[in-house]
Amino acid sequence: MTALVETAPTTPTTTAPTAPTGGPLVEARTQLAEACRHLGLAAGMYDLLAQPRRELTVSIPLRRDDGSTEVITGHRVQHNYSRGPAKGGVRFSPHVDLDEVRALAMWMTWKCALLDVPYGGAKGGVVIDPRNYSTAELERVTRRYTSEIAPLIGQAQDIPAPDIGTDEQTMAWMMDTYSVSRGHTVLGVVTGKPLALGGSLGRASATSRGVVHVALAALEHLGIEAGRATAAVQGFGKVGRGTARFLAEGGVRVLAVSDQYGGVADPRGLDVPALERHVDRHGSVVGFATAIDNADVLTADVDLLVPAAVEGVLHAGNAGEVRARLVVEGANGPTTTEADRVLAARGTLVVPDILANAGGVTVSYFEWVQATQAYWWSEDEVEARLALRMRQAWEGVLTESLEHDLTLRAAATSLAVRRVADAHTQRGLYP
Ligand SMILES: NC(=O)C1=CN([C@@H]2O[C@H](COP(=O)(O)OP(=O)(O)OC[C@H]3O[C@@H](n4cnc5c(N)ncnc54)[C@H](OP(=O)(O)O)[C@@H]3O)[C@@H](O)[C@H]2O)C=CC1
Ligand SMILES: O=C(O)CCC(=O)C(=O)O
Repeated sequence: MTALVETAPTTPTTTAPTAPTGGPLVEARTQLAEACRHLGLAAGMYDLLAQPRRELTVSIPLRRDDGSTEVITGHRVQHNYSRGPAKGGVRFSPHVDLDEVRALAMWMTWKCALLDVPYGGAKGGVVIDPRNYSTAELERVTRRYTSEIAPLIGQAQDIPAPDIGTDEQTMAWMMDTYSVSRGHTVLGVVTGKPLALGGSLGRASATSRGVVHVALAALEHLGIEAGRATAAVQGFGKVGRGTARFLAEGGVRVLAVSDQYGGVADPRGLDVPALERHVDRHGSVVGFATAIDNADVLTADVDLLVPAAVEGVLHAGNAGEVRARLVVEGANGPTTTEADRVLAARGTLVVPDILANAGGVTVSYFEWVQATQAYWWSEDEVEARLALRMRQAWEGVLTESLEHDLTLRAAATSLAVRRVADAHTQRGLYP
């Protein structure tokens, strides 16, 4: 069964909510409501932006290697496309649910607007734990998911990319499946592809590089010298691993890291290249250094904390124990609204996801530009343009925050929401 749902606002939300809690979508709407209040936008604009414009839920029949059949659920949500094609990753995780995908799609809209890349926001999710499936099974799931969401995606409509549990191989299968259905190769339909299939130099490391550009700028703002700074990183996947590597290369001592299996710590600083070799051999950070609880990584005695795993890990129950002076959100939505308040009251600077992890979509945009023009840039060019965009975005958000006495999250969200609301107004779609 495939249900195509055009969601012009269906929930009767006539005014911005005040202080709801509970789950990423509620968090995302709370942030939007605060931005709308700050910007003095009408309730109608909140209602428009609080809902996805379009969403599709699909059933994916999978023939398993043992001959049995399983039916897997997938989603693709387009939150907004007022500024250009919808854009955002596809997540393969057993924890995917539709409200989470809706929140992630909304954050993509703000992220693209904040970095001024000409996209709206989207996200996809498939309810599957990739670790329990063979490569051949994952290929079948990816191809069928792509066929099912094909009515929504396209290089001018909606451009997927990797997220949790997916990678450049997933993108290669998506690109191939979509291209076969169109009868010709469409390089611009996904980003985060392998280099041999129109990927961009620098995309694989772009999110982590961007996190570290912003982290170093924020440390400087706080008067903390990188060479004297310490850090902890939660998550050692595509984002966390590169973040640890680039922080160490920037002189920051990484004292603790974790993945789903647990954490490791070394008060002298972890040897990150050796840790990476350990993970390549053993599939986890566990066993590399002294074991610590995953939860303790978040409250480690460091200057900088980078949550780079999943949503909601900093919450009312642990925010008061965070010792870092600076939190830079590598993950999307790692800090709940309540935790945000606690951290702000304690003077902890939080650099929000839509700024901190925007390096990924920025280089995805560069990849799409290159792929659609079939003209490739050097790695130096990609890195220089990424560094410039991240620096400019950081400075813009910091200035907005200082001028209006807003948290960095409120400042970033307000800047982004204003751009999207302006696009709607100027296109005449609203009021
Ligand atoms: N990839 C990208 O370009 C971008 C990703 N993001 C966001 O960054 C975050 C991470 O994504 P990405 O690195 O791509 O995903 P990956 O699947 O590559 O890595 C996720 C990592 O998080 C770890 N993890 C999962 N749950 C926990 C937990 N409860 N505690 C500690 N570690 C955990 C995983 O552990 P294990 O290794 O054991 O599985 C893995 O190391 C997500 O929020 C994503 O939306 C944001 C912007 C761009
Ligand atoms: O690269 C992209 O298009 C999107 C990456 C992503 O999913 C994200 O920034 O959360």
